[in-house]
Amino acid sequence: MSKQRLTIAVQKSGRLSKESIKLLSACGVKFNMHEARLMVHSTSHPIDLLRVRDDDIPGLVMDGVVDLGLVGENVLEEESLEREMRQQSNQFRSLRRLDFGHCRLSIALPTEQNFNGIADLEGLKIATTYPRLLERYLKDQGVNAKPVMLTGSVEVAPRAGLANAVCDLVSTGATLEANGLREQQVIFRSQVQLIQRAEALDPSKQQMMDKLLARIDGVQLAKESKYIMLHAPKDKLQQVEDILPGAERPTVLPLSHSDDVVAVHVVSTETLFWETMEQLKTLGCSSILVLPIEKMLG
Ligand SMILES: Nc1ncnc2c1ncn2[C@@H]1O[C@H](COP(=O)(O)OP(=O)(O)OP(=O)(O)O)[C@@H](O)[C@H]1O
Ligand SMILES: O=P(O)(O)OC[C@H]1O[C@H](OP(=O)(O)OP(=O)(O)O)[C@H](O)[C@@H]1O
Ligand SMILES: [Mg+2]
Repeated sequence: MSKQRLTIAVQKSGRLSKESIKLLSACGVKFNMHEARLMVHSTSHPIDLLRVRDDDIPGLVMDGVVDLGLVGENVLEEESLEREMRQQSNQFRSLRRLDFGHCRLSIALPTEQNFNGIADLEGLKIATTYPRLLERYLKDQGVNAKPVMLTGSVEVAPRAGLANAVCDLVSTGATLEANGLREQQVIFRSQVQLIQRAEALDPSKQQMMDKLLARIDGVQLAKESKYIMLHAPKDKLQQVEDILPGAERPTVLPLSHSDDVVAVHVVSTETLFWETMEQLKTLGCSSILVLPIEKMLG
């Protein structure tokens, strides 16, 4: 890979693709995307995207083939355990959890099957794409069960007679339900991580990296923050400040033709719930607006 350009591995097509590109775009990194291309050059920064299957991302980072990767912790931990077993390098730097791609890895059994606890898994065949994570869990629990490796359609394995249970990714639970399965035990919780190769980057890449990371932090912070504007009775200002969630000190501005009402503007890093808005209204506030923030820099 190029010595000058920062290389980032992202999922080519799947659950994480859109959000990964969206995050980079929000950081001002622009790409001319071509669906078929494996490598895409940024038109705005010395950054290249390597678009691959998500399973390949941890290995590419651990082998130092790419500088950065955006990948689910489920895939990351599985690859790390697999490499540990094979005594291959599994070093990387964990930079940020990115608050998307939330899912859990769970053991599920056919709905009609009784389940009273982990001990009931003894002797069963469990279909999964994550045999190492499953083995670790079973070992910790002291249960003897056999992982059956499947790279896809894990949820049909019990019906197809390939296994007695599954250990698969769950988000809404709709896939399990549609396949007559019931989630019984969560064994791992996951979201997307930004990871970096263990070996230090050369100075120009590191500079680019620092800038990108600061922008990612800005995007994340903006996502969690709201700009709140309202009109408040001057004599209730302290009470209004007290109930605004996680807010910095507000800006208070005069309103034309009004001595007893002021405009209050504040950035809040917490969600403003309807209940709080109703409380503000009870205090005599009006024109309460909650606006999203696109970017933030401290
Ligand atoms: N239902 C879900 N909700 C949210 N995140 C999910 C869900 N299912 C999977 N993920 C996350 O998204 C990642 C990619 O899921 P996807 O189904 O696109 O993978 P895949 O089929 O293995 O794709 P690839 O072809 O890249 O190997 C998973 O490893 C996990 O981290
Ligand atoms: O609990 P749910 O909301 O139903 O989500 C779970 C499903 O999502 C993922 O598959 P995906 O839909 O990404 O397709 P894939 O199986 O082809 O990878 C995962 O492998 C489950 O099958
Ligand atoms: Mg995959």
